[in-house]
Amino acid sequence: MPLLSVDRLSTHYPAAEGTVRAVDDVSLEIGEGETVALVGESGCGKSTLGKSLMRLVAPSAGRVTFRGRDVSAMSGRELQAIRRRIQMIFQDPFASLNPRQTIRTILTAPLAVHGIGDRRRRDAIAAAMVEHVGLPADALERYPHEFSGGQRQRIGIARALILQPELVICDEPVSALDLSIQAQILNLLVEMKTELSLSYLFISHDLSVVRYFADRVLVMYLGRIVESASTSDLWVGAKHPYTQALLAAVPDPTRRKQAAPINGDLPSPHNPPTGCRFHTRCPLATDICRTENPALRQFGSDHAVACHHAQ
Ligand SMILES: Nc1ncnc2c1ncn2[C@@H]1O[C@H](COP(=O)(O)OP(=O)(O)OP(=O)(O)O)[C@@H](O)[C@H]1O
Repeated sequence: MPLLSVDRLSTHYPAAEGTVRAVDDVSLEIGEGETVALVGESGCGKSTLGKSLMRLVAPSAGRVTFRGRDVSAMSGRELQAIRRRIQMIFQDPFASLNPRQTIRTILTAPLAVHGIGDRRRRDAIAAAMVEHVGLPADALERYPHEFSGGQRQRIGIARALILQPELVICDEPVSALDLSIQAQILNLLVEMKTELSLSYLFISHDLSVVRYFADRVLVMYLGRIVESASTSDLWVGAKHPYTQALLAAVPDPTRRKQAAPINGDLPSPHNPPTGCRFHTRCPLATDICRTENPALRQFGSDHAVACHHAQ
């Protein structure tokens, strides 16, 4: 049984200009211990999909199951319990850290909310976690503004992991950081995954970031998954022209064939193109692409592509 499975999930936002189809008919699975990357341009619906999985935003249709239990049907205590087992790490931890709380309060609050331990026990868990994520021991008495960007992300990671979740949704966790710090934070996430037996959904607009540690990559375009493959397959044999264009933007001297980078802007999700949503920017587009939405087709056991012209 997969750890998480998503069946035909849609999340639409009502807006004055018409409905935003941020996530539209998406299905996916995450296996136990797996790191699945979700990549695509800004605005394609990655964050909305991540938040929909733990019902931080309400899906409009479809089903999410966690260890076989239907998250979509949960409420009250059951939903609270799931939010302990699925945690999220955000791009900008500073925005989600209360500036008036010490790191001790920030880290012990989730334990208190879930009724874990007494005060002494919670303090001990927080102290151990601070050490685990590589923060100085005196961090507990300090405030978020006293830390650098990389350290703040360590605090965000500590807060997400303190409840011992099983699945962690990392939403662009390194995008706001300097390149040198990015590698440190990615290494920390990889270490934590092994030590705490985590599974990750890793959201990123940058394929080069996910290349070295994602097992599988899902490529999202305007609310839909257009390609799904193991990372190594995707790197050498991407079949969707959108994925090929994303890859072309990543400098890589080992790749022989360079596809042309993508042209134009992402169309509005209020009024997505008919047929294949990528057809307005696609070098291969023909009549069928303008009228018929391509279904995901399997190529081999673990590679699926939604393109009329994929071979
Ligand atoms: N609360 C909301 N109300 C209305 N529209 C929204 C809301 N949140 C997101 N959107 C819209 O839904 C679409 C998908 O946004 P989302 O943030 O999920 O994409 P993303 O791929 O994560 O992009 P980014 O990396 O920029 O966050 C965008 O067009 C966005 O403007």
